[in-house]
Amino acid sequence: MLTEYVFTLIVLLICFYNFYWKRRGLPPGPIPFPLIGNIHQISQPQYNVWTRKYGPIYTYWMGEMAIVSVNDVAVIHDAFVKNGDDYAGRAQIHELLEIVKHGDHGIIFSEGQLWRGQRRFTLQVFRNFGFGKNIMQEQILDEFVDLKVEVADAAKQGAMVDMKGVIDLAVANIINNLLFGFRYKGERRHEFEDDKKLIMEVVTHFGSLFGMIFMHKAHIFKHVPILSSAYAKMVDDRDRLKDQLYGCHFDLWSAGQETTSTTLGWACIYLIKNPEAQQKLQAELDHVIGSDRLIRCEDKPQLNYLNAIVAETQRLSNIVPQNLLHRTLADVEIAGYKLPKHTVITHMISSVMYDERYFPDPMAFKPERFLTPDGNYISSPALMPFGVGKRACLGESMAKMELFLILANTFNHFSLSEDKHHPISTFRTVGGTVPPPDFKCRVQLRLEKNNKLANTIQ
Ligand code: HEM
Repeated sequence: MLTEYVFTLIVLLICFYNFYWKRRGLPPGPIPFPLIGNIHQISQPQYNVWTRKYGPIYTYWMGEMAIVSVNDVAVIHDAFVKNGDDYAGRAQIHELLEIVKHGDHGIIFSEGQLWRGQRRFTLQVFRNFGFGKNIMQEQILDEFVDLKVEVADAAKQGAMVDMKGVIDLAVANIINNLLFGFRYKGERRHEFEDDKKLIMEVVTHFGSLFGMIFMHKAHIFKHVPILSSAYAKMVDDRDRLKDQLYGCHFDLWSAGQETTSTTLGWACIYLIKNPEAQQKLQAELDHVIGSDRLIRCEDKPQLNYLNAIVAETQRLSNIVPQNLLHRTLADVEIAGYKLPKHTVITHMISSVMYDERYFPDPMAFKPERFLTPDGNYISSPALMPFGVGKRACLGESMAKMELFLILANTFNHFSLSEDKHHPISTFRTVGGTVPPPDFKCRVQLRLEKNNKLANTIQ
């Protein structure tokens, strides 16, 4: 009898703590399960469901960690931009970072002086290497010329082209050259496959179910059957990675390569699946550029439709399903809630970019939504693929330059289409990011008839 009372009391106490006590003062949100929180529900579409249900701000739980999600452009701006310093911390996930990358060094997961110093230093080095200057543009265009040769050769032989793979290598060469001073060419090409595979495995750990479980209390969970082998795999990946890339370099390589290449992969898929958009783009290129010369950043203001395609690709591909987690560095007031210092919080950019209040018919590819009636490119405050505020993407200008130059030049030279025997999937495999499915496509040389292409491939 006594045992039953004690058992009932314990259950009641757990319920009281889990369903009421730990949630008090936080914005409402889905009911968390003890220990796992809402891990079993977390997915990009679910964030939108929660946004519709709870509005601009809600709380969900990753295990025992409460995360406040902000989903409204005005609220995001007021908090993360206007009061940026208060929101510039990072969620403390030391246990997972220790397993995955030997701690929270680097830029992405550090805080305070360490973060500020590394971010400032990296931006300074990037500037010296030509961020926003011609050197960076030349490096990207050099990569494009190599890409062009490879794609044109394959197309001339009538082969299907692995555009995703070709772009992946080009983007890797750009960042690798910047960080380590070499490109994956000739004998070093095979290193790319190994580096990329390993980095992708490590990045995937962050968004995986096991990653969420190990964020806290990994020292306990690592002994649980099944979880223990996932733990061993993460540690093994980390130790192999350690020999190749450290902290800051890992952050820049992984954040800079995968995201940009993934976005470009989706752009190709969207333009293949929407041939009328591809034709409109090429009509604009023919009208504004009208030759096979390399398209440069100076051409950007004239290429409105292309700018709209880049924007719409970034919105629809929505490649960061759960934005990196911030934490408040002071007591704050947001959307009517008083949150204490050290609350884990993020602006859920993926919800904003799929929110029909900002983008009607959000799952459709419509570059026109970024054009004024007279055809000029117009951005939207709700387009925030790089995040906003103090912790916004450090590589935004580099990424934008890559997206513009590679897409402009690729679609000036080539038309891409689907082979009916090799249908291209648009399935979204959601992990840390959302890489497009592998695909091969038909490539037609657009400028070949004038024999102009051959002149530039040198
Ligand atoms: C299309 C390409 C890219 C996308 C969509 C993207 C997106 C993002 C997002 C959403 C964040 C988190 C913002 C936040 O915490 O609120 C971020 C952070 C970051 N990104 Fe990017 N990124 C891209 C390319 C790049 C490139 C090319 C680099 C560097 C070469 C880079 C380096 C970083 C770094 C270092 C951070 C962490 C910044 C910090 O914590 O202070 N990213 N990025």
